[in-house]
Amino acid sequence: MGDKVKIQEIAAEAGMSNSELLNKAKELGFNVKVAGSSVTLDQAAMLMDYAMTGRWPAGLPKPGEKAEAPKEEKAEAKAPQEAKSPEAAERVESTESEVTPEKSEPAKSEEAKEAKEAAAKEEPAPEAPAPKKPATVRKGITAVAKKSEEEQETPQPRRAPLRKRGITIVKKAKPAPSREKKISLTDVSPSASSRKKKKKVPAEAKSTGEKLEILGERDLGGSVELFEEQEVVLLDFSDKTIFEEQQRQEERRRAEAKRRAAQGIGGMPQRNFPNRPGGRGGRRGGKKRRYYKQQESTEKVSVVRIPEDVRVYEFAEKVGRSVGEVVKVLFSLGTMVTKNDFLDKDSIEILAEEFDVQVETINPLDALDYVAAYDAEPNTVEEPRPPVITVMGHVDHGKTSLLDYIRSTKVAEKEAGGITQHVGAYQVEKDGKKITFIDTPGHAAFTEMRARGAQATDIAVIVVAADDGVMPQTKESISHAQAAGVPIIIAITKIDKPTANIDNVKSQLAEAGILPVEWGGDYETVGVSAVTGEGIDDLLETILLQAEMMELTADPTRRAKAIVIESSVEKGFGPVANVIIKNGTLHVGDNVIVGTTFGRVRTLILDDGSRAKEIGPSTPAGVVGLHEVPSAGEVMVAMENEKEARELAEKRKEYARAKELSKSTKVSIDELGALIAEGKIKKLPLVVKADVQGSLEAIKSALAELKNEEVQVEVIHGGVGGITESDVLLADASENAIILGFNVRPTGAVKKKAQDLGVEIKTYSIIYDLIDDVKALLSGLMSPVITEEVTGQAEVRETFTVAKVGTIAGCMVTEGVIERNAGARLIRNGVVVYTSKISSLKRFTEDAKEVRAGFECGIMLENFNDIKVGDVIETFKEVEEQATL
Ligand SMILES: Nc1nc2c(ncn2[C@@H]2O[C@H](COP(=O)(O)OP(=O)(O)OP(=O)(O)O)[C@@H](O)[C@H]2O)c(=O)[nH]1
Repeated sequence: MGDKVKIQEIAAEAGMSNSELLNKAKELGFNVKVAGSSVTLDQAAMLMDYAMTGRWPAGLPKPGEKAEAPKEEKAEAKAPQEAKSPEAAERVESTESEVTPEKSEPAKSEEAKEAKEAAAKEEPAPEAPAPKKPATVRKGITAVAKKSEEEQETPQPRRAPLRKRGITIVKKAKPAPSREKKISLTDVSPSASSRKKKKKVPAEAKSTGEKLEILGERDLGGSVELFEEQEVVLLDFSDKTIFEEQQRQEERRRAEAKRRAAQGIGGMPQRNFPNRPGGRGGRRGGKKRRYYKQQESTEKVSVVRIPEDVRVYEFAEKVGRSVGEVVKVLFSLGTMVTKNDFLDKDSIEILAEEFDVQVETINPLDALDYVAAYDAEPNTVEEPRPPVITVMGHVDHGKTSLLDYIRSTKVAEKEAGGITQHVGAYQVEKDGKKITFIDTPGHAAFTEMRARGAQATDIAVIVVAADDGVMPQTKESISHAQAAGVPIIIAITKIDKPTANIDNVKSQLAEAGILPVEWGGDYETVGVSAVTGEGIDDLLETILLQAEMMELTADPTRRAKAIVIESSVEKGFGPVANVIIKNGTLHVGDNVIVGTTFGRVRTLILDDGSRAKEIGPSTPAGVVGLHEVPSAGEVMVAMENEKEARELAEKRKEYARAKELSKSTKVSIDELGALIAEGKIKKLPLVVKADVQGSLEAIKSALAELKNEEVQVEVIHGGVGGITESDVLLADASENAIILGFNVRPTGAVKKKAQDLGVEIKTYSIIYDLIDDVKALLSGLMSPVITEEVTGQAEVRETFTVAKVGTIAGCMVTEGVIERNAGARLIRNGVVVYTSKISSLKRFTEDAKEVRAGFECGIMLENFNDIKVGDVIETFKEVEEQATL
């Protein structure tokens, strides 16, 4: 179907005469008569191989002989060639780990498949790796298969694991009109093959030796890196940080390009220029070429797989465009980007359309997603675990009282004397069964945290005060729980109050879509009092019942996975993450990763202040031993060893940092306009320090809302922990920055430093005081509101025109005072005709400073002479008023 190559083309490629090649073709039994006769791509590949090596193509039955695996010695015979150049050596190494059977599949002819199958029969499930081109593929496979047989090689991994390790580009070069089945060697990024390292890929490494054998079968000269399907694997996260790796890739690409240019292979390395035919533009010089089918060659587009977070220059490189072109397209659409900026999804889509390439985005963080990796491993046992509860509800509806009551009953039962440690959650026991309660901060500014709380939560208890009913935050809490797919139990609180009206609460709940069970709905409601303790046992029982229905289980035998509910820096401990174990068991000594930080568990503090050696599912604890303070909502996972945890955390951190940096440089044109006019834009730079992550987030989100068009709050740094000298230095470096501390205070030395540098530090213990102060500060920064106050009025009785001076109006002051230089409006028939100011005010012939009501005067208006008798001159002054938010 058009996949034909003429004998003469192959001859030229092989550096042979047409007749020589024709004979070879005939020897192989191909139906060819003249140099213009065509053969299929598979045949071409075989022919080329045969012509160059004299070896009978594997899989092609010799006359009177069955398809057989090639001889072992072939591998050796070719071996020296592999070492031709360091690049080649590198490619060998790299290809070992990335060649997969799938890649070779499309290029195989029927015979090749048969050969493979024949070889495969010798070993069960031999997902034998294969190189890129049919001729060698066949040999490679058989060689591997033979070896496998001897060494009981385990099945080779398929391509899937490779994906995890980086980015894959499938380039489908635009076909040339007549050569659409051929791809120039140089269409494939030459550095591609060298981008992979076999290191750290144990599953694949197993096959190393065998794969070398395959390569031993191949002529590496100029064609080794040509992948079947032109697969190029980039960015190996398992080895280095993506950024370093990208740099290296770029260097390799350049080096390879140079080498190729020097060798005259295939001309300049083309990247995937969509409009350029992937033809055989290069010289052949006797170099052996490989013919193969490109599986989806009918597709005219290029499919480029790129990370979701791709930078402009990376994108440009991957689609074969210049950075300038990419920037230009985006600029024309109103987005200013620099070369290092990350592109968002929309931009990628637009660019792909513009450049006529198909782009598939993949998330590079997938490779760093330790949580997904953990979740991918199945539990081996499932044991029941206690439910984790979050109490939510409207302000003052009794969340804290309820939690305190439950906690205090438990403490009493334990007859504990020690100080209860705040670990963000606590466990109680009811009828021998445990329940974990998360201490949610009960304030509106913590809405965000509540939403997160629901994620760590199995069941949400939503409190509604019996004397107040369903309020806005009640509904908000319901939405959070529902959004998180968490079952809801309603605790109707304060039932001891005389004003309590439980039925009223229930009907309001029903209106809000929460129909109580006793009314035929799905929601359990329990009346409770944190004063008398009434209903509390009922509530706990209801929780346990709900939990039972949910069949909550975990595998305590696994490595731990925990959710950070809050974190802080504690004296004597350093960073402490308060977590609840979701699965597995966390032990002292475990190496953990959490977000972008890591550490070794030094101490596990339980909710009663005692220490534990290990904690199981649903247990809350303070984890000591992390290097930094993680954010609430992040997931902690125990890793195999310290190295693994550290490397992963570092990569994630680097990635997050680079992304953050990039974001900050992105400006849209609209914003740019604003920035240009910005001489006037006022910012209030703040350094915010708080005792716990939760408060910090709450403050930050409250501050983010405090802006209008004129003034912006800019938290230049927000952190958990005390106010330090570096905070002071940071504030000092930014104009007008101040430091706000929440439940933290500066030490003497820091205070002094701040005084010396003139940096203001304000500390608070109530969030709303802090917010109010910031509001006041912002108001101070806002432009004053200017209002006008009318100061006087005068009627024009006569007019005099004085040459070279202008018109003087003879007036009678009717109201207030007319002052010289005051702002003035000329009003005619009730309409303001002109607004300027009094340029001259005279009493008789004398200049006057002011003329009061009842007196006559001469008035001249600045730049205005068309004054008529009967006009009114009104004077005014501007009054500045401080604006408030
Ligand atoms: N009579 C009575 N008063 C209660 C009960 N529960 C709470 N209160 C009172 O209601 C008020 C608010 O209770 P909190 O527990 O602080 O309410 P909250 O929902 O935690 O409030 P925030 O933390 O501000 O959101 C306090 O004055 C409590 O004493 C109850 O069951 N009965």
